[in-house]
Amino acid sequence: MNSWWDIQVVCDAALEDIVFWRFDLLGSQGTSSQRKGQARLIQTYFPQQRFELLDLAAVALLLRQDALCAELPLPRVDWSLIDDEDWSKSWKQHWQPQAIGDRLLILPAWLSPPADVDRQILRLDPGVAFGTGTHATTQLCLESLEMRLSDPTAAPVVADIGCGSGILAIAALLMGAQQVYAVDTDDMAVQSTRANLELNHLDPQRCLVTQGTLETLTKQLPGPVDGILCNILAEVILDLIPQMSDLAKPTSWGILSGILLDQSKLVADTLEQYGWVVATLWRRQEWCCLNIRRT
Ligand SMILES: C[S@@+](CC[C@H](N)C(=O)[O-])C[C@H]1O[C@@H](n2cnc3c(N)ncnc32)[C@H](O)[C@@H]1O
Repeated sequence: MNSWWDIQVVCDAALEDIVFWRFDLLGSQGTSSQRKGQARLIQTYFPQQRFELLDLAAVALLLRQDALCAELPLPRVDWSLIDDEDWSKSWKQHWQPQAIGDRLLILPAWLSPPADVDRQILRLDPGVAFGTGTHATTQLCLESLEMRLSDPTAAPVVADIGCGSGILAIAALLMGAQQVYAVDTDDMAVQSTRANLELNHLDPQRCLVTQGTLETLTKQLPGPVDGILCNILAEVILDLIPQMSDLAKPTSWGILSGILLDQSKLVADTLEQYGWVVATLWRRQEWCCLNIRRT
């Protein structure tokens, strides 16, 4: 059975944003916060197989340093291991349906659709893969995708690099993509994307999911794609940019996120070197999303 770290931070309300930011950076799928007297109790979960005790101790140390720098009281950071069953109960209590953009509603797999909903429902059970729609970078990608896919006759072929739970690939199909090719280096993400395609009653032939990275995709693709989705950290995107041209045609577009605002210039400059131009930059919290096209 898988186990999870249940991480709880009790801190001054003024430290809350920083705690959320630190957890986001670590790849948290969702962080909750509630009042605890005058303070805040912030809680998140991470799969045990990805985090050593030492990593958690380092995060606790960073949070204490953050508090010191901001001249705030030191936070109390506790963690404990819980098993899969307890995790899904706790997690499921926190995760609610979420409307994103004008067209989508992300619906946790275990909930019934709300009555009279006039949005396209994307059902999701992320398991341990990243991508519940609660993260700013996923939301920015989904909103950009909605704008990109506003023409119902376009029916583009799309590549999703780092598909996680499959949330972007599935959204692309629901909003009119003809075909998606998805890859992720993590086998759990591949399994999760396949399961979520089924959950949304989508033909698995419309989204081919493979374990690997951009290179794997390039070998597999019959030709260039119309659109590229890639929500991974900037460091990884910078490595992938040179090979992204192999997937592109003169009219291709891309939606890239997982980039911190202060990394956006470096990413934009690198894109320019490889024949891309940043058409728009959308931001949420400290994250940004670059909408790019070929020059
Ligand atoms: C931030 S998650 C994004 C998940 C989902 N696409 C979303 O937008 O919510 C990034 C995903 O990229 C995967 N990944 C990391 N490096 C990668 C690489 N070089 N090639 C392909 N996938 C990668 C991770 O395993 C993870 O599932």
